[in-house]
Amino acid sequence: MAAMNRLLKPSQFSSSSAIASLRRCLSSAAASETESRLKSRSCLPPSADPKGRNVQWVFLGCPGVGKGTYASRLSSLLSVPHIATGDLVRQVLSSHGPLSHQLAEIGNQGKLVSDEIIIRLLSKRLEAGEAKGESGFILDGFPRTIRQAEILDEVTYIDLVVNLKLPENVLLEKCLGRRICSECGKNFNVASINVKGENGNPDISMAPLLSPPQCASKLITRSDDTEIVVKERLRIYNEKSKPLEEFYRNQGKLLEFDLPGGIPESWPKLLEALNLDDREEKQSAAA
Ligand SMILES: Nc1ncnc2c1ncn2[C@@H]1O[C@H](COP(=O)(O)OP(=O)(O)O)[C@@H](O)[C@H]1O
Repeated sequence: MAAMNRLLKPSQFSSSSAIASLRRCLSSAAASETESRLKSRSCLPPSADPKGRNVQWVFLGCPGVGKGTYASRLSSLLSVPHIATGDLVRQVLSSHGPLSHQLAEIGNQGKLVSDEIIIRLLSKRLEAGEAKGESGFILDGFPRTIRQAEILDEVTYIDLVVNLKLPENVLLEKCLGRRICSECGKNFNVASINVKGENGNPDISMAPLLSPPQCASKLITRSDDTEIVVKERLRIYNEKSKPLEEFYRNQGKLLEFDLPGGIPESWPKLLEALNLDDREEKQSAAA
């Protein structure tokens, strides 16, 4: 804890209390191992239970790449919460509380919410999870800027960062085809994607991910999944979030993963890349 206090420089951030609450939520598991593991920089290939605790992973990737889909599947497999900051923002929006108006305006322009607000939302979510006995996490959508990554490093230890990748024209089609069930919250996709690979890259095909009949009449489109806003989100991703790849590559934590297609092709390959293929087999056998 003392080591983390030394690392924190609240003056660099508009609200030191937002960082303090994030630190409170995340302090327990990893504080003591932060410095030694940062020095060793030898985190790949990943372990599903580093030092006997639950994983603390981050998913990076452009809008529409499928961070939510794969992070959510892995969270079930590893019994850790999948925490998507975009979902936290959407919960605020649907609450119609005092913050929702401000966030709606930012979201509809494809812009990022301030670090202070996003860290407060994340802290609140972690606190609620802790009260329910959750430990470990797969973060999706956080960090999204170098400053957020620095704050995260100041308060806890991240074991692994998975960077999901797809060509930009596929991402646009995927975002425009995305549909969400307004009742159960599950994501589907009506796009049927067939994109020729360029510069020696393989072709990419993805079948639509259709909803079951009980969701069909309740499908909605995210208000930020319009062509103009998706293009702006991609631009902002490249400007603000892409530098995170180098940040985590330098820490030896980045696992790059080019999605070969839809879920049926990509999921087994992702498990293989994460050394988790035998874990899924064991769970399926036990089920
Ligand atoms: N870490 C973050 N920092 C700032 N804003 C965020 C963050 N996470 C989510 N948001 C806000 O929530 C919106 C939706 O996030 P998300 O569902 O992760 O979108 P995407 O599909 O673009 O990855 C973002 O466009 C942004 O306005």
